[in-house]
Order: sequence, then C-alpha cells, then structure tokens
Amino acid sequence: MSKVLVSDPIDQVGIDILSQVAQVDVKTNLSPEELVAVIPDYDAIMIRSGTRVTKEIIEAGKQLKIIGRAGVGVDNVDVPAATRQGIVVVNSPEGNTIAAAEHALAMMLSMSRHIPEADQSVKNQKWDRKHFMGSEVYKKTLGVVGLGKIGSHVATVARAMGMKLLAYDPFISVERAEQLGCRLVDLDLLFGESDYITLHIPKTPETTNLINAESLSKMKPTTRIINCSRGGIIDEAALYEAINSGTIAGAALDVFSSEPLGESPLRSLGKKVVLTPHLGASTAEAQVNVAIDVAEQIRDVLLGLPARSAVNIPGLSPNVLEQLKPYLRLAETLGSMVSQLAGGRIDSLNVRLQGELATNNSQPLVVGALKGLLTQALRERVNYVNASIEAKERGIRVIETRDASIQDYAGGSLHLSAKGSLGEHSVTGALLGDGEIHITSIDEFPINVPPSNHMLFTLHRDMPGIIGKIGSLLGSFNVNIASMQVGRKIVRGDAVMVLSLDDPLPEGILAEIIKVSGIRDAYTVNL
Ligand SMILES: NC(=O)C1=CN([C@@H]2O[C@H](COP(=O)(O)OP(=O)(O)OC[C@H]3O[C@@H](n4cnc5c(N)ncnc54)[C@H](O)[C@@H]3O)[C@@H](O)[C@H]2O)C=CC1
Ligand SMILES: O=C(O)C(=O)COP(=O)(O)O
Repeated sequence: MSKVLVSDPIDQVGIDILSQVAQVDVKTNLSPEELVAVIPDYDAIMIRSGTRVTKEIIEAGKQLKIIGRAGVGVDNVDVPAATRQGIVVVNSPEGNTIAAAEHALAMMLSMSRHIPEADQSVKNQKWDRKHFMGSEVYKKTLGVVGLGKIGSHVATVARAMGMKLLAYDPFISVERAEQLGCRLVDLDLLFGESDYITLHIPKTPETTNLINAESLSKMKPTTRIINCSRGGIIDEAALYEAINSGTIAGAALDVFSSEPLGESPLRSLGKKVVLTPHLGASTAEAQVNVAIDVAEQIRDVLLGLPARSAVNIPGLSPNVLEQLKPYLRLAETLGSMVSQLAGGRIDSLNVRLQGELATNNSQPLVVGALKGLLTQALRERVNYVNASIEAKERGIRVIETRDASIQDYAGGSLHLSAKGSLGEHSVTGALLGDGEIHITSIDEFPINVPPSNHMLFTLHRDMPGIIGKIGSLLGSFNVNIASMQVGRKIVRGDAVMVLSLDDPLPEGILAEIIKVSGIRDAYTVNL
C-alpha cells in the first residue's frame, strides 16, 4: 500500500480521501533533518506553507511520486528539483481565492479604522474614541498589483465599496482590466497615485523586494500597503523605515520573509501596522476546498491517473487525457523506435503532427515522443514530468511542426524524425479503426505494420532473392519470424523490410545480415 506523509495541518476531509488508497501519517512540525530522514518511506507528501520541501528532501525521497500543496503558492517547494526527479507537483489554484481576497479586504478596513488596537484598548477597560480616528476607503484609489484570481476578486469588491481602481499586471489584457473597472497602469504611476496598494502576485525573482526603499519613496505619505500574497515581496526593513519616518502611512501584513515572524521592529509601529500570522487561506471553507482538491489529485496520481493541476507537467484535464491516451502511447512507441533506428547521440527531434492531430494541443504528444526517445537511455527514470528537461539537458533540439493537410488516417498521424551522430531516421504511425498502433512509414518508405516487441528493419535494394536470403539466415540461427513486410517507393529501387520476431535477435546476427549482398543497413528495435 502507498504511504502519504501529511506534514502540515490539513482538513480531515483530505485525510479521508487519501486513506482510500494509502496509509496516511500526519506528522507536523518536523525539522528539515527529520523530514530528510522519514521521506524515503513515502510515495507522496501533502503540505501547506509550513513545510519547505527542499532539494535535499526531494533527493532523499526515492519513492516520492507527488508533492501536493494544499493551497496556491509553491514557492516553498523546489519545483525544478522535483521536476528533474520526475516528481509531480500539484496545488489548488482556486480553493482559497475568496478566503485570501476577503482577508486582504478585511486587513484594509481594519488598518483604516484601527480595529485591532481599538479592540485591544476596550478589552483593557479603556474608552478612547479620539485616538482611533480612522479614514474611509470610499472614493480612495486602490492600486492592485497582480490582477489574477485573488486580485480580481479584491478589485470587484473594492469597486462596489466605491474605490477607484488602478492595476499593474504585465500579463493581463487592457480589456480584462477594464472589465474589472481597473485602469491598467505602470508600477510607478500606481505607486505615486494609490492611497492603498494591495499585492496579489507570486514570489519570483522579479517580484522579490518589489516594494523597497526606492519604490516606497515614490508613494504618498497617506499610502497604506496590504500584503496577503508572499513574504519577501516587501523589503521589511525598508518598510519599517518608511512607516516610522512618515514616508507612508501604514501597512497590513499577513505574510513575512521568514515565518513564523521572529524579532521584528514592525511590531513596534502600533496602530499604523496590522499583522496576522499568514491567515489568508484560513477559513473553514477554503481549507475544505484545498484539502479535497489536493487529496484527490494525490489519490489519482497514486492510482496512475493524471493530476488536474500539476504545476510541472503539461496541464491536461482528465477528459482530454483519456481521449489522448492512445495517441500518447503512439508518441512514446514512435519515440522509442526512432531513437533505436538513429542509434548513437541524438541532436534533434522533429515531431510533426499531421491531419486531425495538427489541430490538437500538441504539447503532451511532444513530451510523449521525448519520453519514448529517452527511455533507451534513462529507462524508468524518465516520465512525463522530466522528459522535456532531460532532453534539454542533453542538448536535444525539439522542433514541432504541424501539417493539417496530410489526411492519410482518420484521427491524424504522427511523424518523428531524429537527427544524430549516426545520421537521420524517421518513422510515422497512426491509430487504425480498432485503436491499434500501426507504423505507416520508416525512413519515408510506406509500410503498414503493428509494432511488436522485437523487430528487425533492413534497408536494401529491391531485387529477387533478398527476402529469401534473410529468411534462411535467420532460420539458421533458429530465429522465428512472426511477420514480414516490404515497403518500397519504386520497383527495384531501395526498399525497407520489417520483420517481427518472436524473440530478440541474438548477438552478432546483425553484422551477418549487413554482409548479405544488396543489404545496405539493418537495425533492431525492441519495444
Ligand atoms: N496569504 C495567504 O494565505 C494566501 C496567499 N496567496 C498568494 O497570493 C498570490 C496570488 O494568488 P492568485 O491570485 O491565486 O494567483 P494568480 O496566478 O491567479 O494571479 C497572480 C497574478 O500575478 C501576476 N503577476 C505575475 N508576475 C507579476 C509581476 N512581476 N508583476 C505584476 N503581476 C505579476 C500574474 O499575471 C497573475 O495575474 C500568490 O502568491 C499566492 O501564493 C494565495 C492564497 C492564500
Ligand atoms: O495558498 C497559499 O498560497 C497560501 O499562502 C496559504 O498558505 P497556508 O496553506 O494557509 O499555509
């Protein structure tokens, strides 16, 4: 039975789903050393933001197939290391959108009306109304940095509260921004004009310290910043200085560069600052959503099914994948064949999608072809997660072309050609009516054979007697031929012969075959 480690607090509904297929161990607050020590036993790990899944943990996770992040941000996972090791990383892109957006709005209002400090003062037996004079958000300008799922919901609600909206997001169209009532502007304008600035971007090298001494200096003394996205996007020392010196009015922070927040001068800024301990996703509803979303994906991957929101493999819905499955098998088979025909080092792979396939999402088929191609070198170490990265690391150039005009087979056909140190070879295949894979050309010679486990291909001159000679030679070595087909472009020109064999070709026979007069070359392919 598979084993799943749950290393952060997850709603019980997620544990129940995982328990359908695996032994589930909930062990929270493990140190990095403890995680490295226990991870080799596990097939999957389910986390929130509390666990850092480092390269060391990933490399120690010899059985690990999937890392499930019950939330959005995967900046606490070394995704490139997971990808290299063929481990799927999944998250829940939408499960906590509303929770995080509502928290940002709540932070904005609590900061404007000093609610946390006022509450504390009443609880301390005081009745100080003067000290807590607030300001309204109505008719103020809100600058939304990152107009994705959370930023969009914040914008929608803020608009309903009568706020004017500016937005900065280089990956969002003007139309989408306008639909949300936002004016898309550059960052400097947003910094200079906003009364409130709310951050809803992922933490990346580009966004790290986006709010720093320089950007803070462009803001108004009345500006207040809300960060419910990621710690590290704001330079906390610069923020403290800016609030303390009156460069800006205040900040409401849910996330910090190091969590839990250690010693920090931000704590000393009183009512100008509202701090929460990373609560953006902490609603009952969001925790149920993310737990179900991610536990289902872990369960599916452990059962050999695809994940619906993997961050490191081509995104495919289960429906599309079900439809594509036979074509993925075709792509893998052709990839494996062409790598064996090409032999030696491969420098480039051209994947041509023909007919109906040319109109599909080709990415999974290209990855399938690469997986097949690399299986010769990497065996079971290569999978849909790491095939592209492994190919890139080997310097294999991947070229993808489409030709919808080639209508040779219903459903389309796939043509692969590999160029390498020993020359160039190509193979085409399609699915016939019954879904069976057929090889429809080898090195541009037309044939029509289903692939078999052990095959022999020859390139020869089309002349009387040659087929008999190969047959007798194989017979003399006790090799049984299951089927044979010849493909040629012109009579008595060059031709290919495809033989399906019951057993692998014994050592040394290939050299004998190549010696037969009229044979130009011979190759074995084992699938
Ligand atoms: N505090 C909390 O508990 C929670 C925090 N989050 C964090 O909120 C953030 C946003 O989440 P979603 O809205 O779901 O993500 P999303 O992917 O829907 O939106 C992110 C947006 O940021 C934009 N973006 C990327 N790089 C940018 C850049 N350099 N400058 C400006 N915009 C940029 C993207 O185009 C995208 O529209 C994530 O970092 C996530 O980890 C999410 C949930 C809960
Ligand atoms: O989903 C996210 O990105 C979050 O930051 C939520 O974090 P959490 O799962 O509450 O530790």
